[in-house]
Formats: sequence, C-alpha cells, structure tokens
Amino acid sequence: MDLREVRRAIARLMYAPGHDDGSYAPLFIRFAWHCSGTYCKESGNGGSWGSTFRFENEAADPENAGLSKAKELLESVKARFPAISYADLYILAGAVAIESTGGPHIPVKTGRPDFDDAEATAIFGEGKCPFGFGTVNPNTSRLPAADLGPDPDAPPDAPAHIREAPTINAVRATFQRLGLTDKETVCLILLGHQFGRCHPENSGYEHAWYAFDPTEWNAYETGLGYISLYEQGIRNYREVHKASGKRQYEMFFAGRRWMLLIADMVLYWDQDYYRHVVYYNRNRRIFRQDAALAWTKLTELGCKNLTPELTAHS
Ligand code: HEM
Repeated sequence: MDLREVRRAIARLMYAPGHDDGSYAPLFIRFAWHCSGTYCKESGNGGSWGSTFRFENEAADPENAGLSKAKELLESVKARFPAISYADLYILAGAVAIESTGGPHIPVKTGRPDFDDAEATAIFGEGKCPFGFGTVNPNTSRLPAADLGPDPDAPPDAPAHIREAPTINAVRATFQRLGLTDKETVCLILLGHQFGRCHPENSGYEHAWYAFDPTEWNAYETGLGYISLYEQGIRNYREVHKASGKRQYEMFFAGRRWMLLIADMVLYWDQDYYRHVVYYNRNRRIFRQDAALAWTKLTELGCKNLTPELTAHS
C-alpha cells in the first residue's frame, strides 16, 4: 500500500490551535504507544495486532483516559482510506506525529488485522482485549502505572533507588513483559515524554515535561532538551503532592512549572537506566536512530508477516 496520501491526511490533522499547546502530535504518540504497550511476550497476545482499543474495556482502562479523542479524530482518515486497517492506522498516526515534530521518519509496516468480536473473544474472553490481565499495575492494566508509592518498609531517609523500588521494579517488569531491554525502555520514555503534557482530568498529573511550544519538541539536537533535564537540571526538581492526591516532581523555571512523573524519576534513580540517559545525552544522533528502532520494535510487537512500507519520505 502506498501510504503517502494517508500520511498526508494524518499530518493535516496534527495542527490544532484549540488543543493544548497547538498540536495533536502528543495525543497520537501516546495513543500508538498505548495500543502497542499491552503486548505480553509470554502469552504472545496484546499489542497493536487486532486494534483492540476499539473494544470498550480497553478504551475504558484508566491508563487510557483521554485517548478516545485520538481514535475519534482518526475516523475521518479511515473514512477516506478504508483499505488501511484501524490497527495500522493507529500506528501510522504515531509515526507521522513523531516526524511532524522534527523527529525521524519512521517507515511503518502494514498488515495488522482488526479483530471482530469473535476473534477478540476467542483470544481474550468476554473482555475482548488485553485489559484485566496486568499483574504489575494495581488496576490490572497491562500499561505501566506512573507511581506505586514509596516502599512502606523502607526508612524515610533511604536512598531513592531503595525507597522508590516499587515503581522502579514495576516499570522494569512492564517493559520486560514487552520483551524490551533497559536501553530500549530509556529510549522510549525519553522519546515519548519530550512531547505534550499531563492533564488533571485524565491522570491527575499536571503540566508539561519539557516544552510548551511544539517547535521545541525535538530533543534530538544539541541544546537544552528533555534529556538534558535529567542530567543537568534534575536536582532542581522537588516532590509535590497535587490536589488530585497524585505525587509528581516539579521545578519552577522561566515563569513556568515543569514536571516529571515518578516513572520519569525512575530513569534517574536506577543506575542501570541512568547510564543510558547519560550516554544518549552525549550522543544525540545515536539517540535519534535508537529511539526510532525502539519505537518500531514496540509497535510491531505481536505482529506477524507485516509488509514493509513502499515509500521513502512522505
Ligand atoms: C513507565 C512508562 C510510562 C508511564 C508511567 C507514562 C505515563 C504517562 C502519564 C500519566 C501521562 C499523562 C496523561 C494525561 O494526563 O493526559 C503520559 C503522557 C504521555 N505519554 Fe507517557 N508514560 C510512559 C511511557 C511513555 C512512552 C514509552 C511513550 C511514547 C514513546 C509515552 C508518550 C506519552 C506522551 C506523548 C504523553 C503526552 C500526551 C498528551 O500530551 O496528550 N509515554 N504518560
């Protein structure tokens, strides 16, 4: 399939002056990640194969709050290009979003099917989707929780990697279930959380990670970027408790509040993750390549016999 026209139609959706910081790119990136992040390498099910987000239970997973908007927006593209499956369209939208923000062009293989009710039920039972099979997130989501709270048995003055072991272990267990390495985990979280923001109405968290201007959502070049925040600025962040009861890290800089989730702090607290952060901060070009490879791997988990994209750049 020649995806150039489909890519252009998605790119036209991206500019959205009325939405957040003016772009739907973060929404589409998070949507594609959440469609893929349900894969389980042991059972071999979940992920983008089958586009199970279309089923009510998966869309209603609390970790997916706010993402139905992405699905609705993409309906207009599906109507124009009915030959592309929803499953492929959702993943393509993520790749187009990354490129539209100055990121790499990521070719997207196609051939993911859309499960009908019977196919989804045969695999997942009445729920029709991989929601309800999580073992790490307390709400049984297969997607990662941003904070599992400090270890109640750890002394309050214990170093962070001991005190925050529940979230560190849960993040690692989630990405290991996907079959991804620590290095790929770092690539993906750094890639994803340079874009967009948290919404109190979705997650209870607030503010943006890095930039409020979509033209700056590009940590691949030199200069102060989201990766640099980890290495150089992270000591300025302080733990705060929001009105929602959620705990996050924040710093006040240039008249704005910048945030990090506990799951972001994990990349700083855990030394096995942190050494990759330091490496990528010093090797931005390699980050650009590795992040694209990790994204491709994530979005193809559980997929079989995909067809390479024919076109080069859109
Ligand atoms: C430990 C792993 C992760 C956790 C716990 C996590 C958690 C979260 C949370 C709580 C939000 C806020 C949602 C809202 O309030 O609207 C968010 C937003 C976001 N996440 Fe993640 N995330 C993780 C990994 C990733 C990855 C791997 C990517 C993509 C490669 C990604 C991409 C995004 C994007 C782009 C947003 C902003 C969405 C927007 O502005 O609408 N995240 N994430």
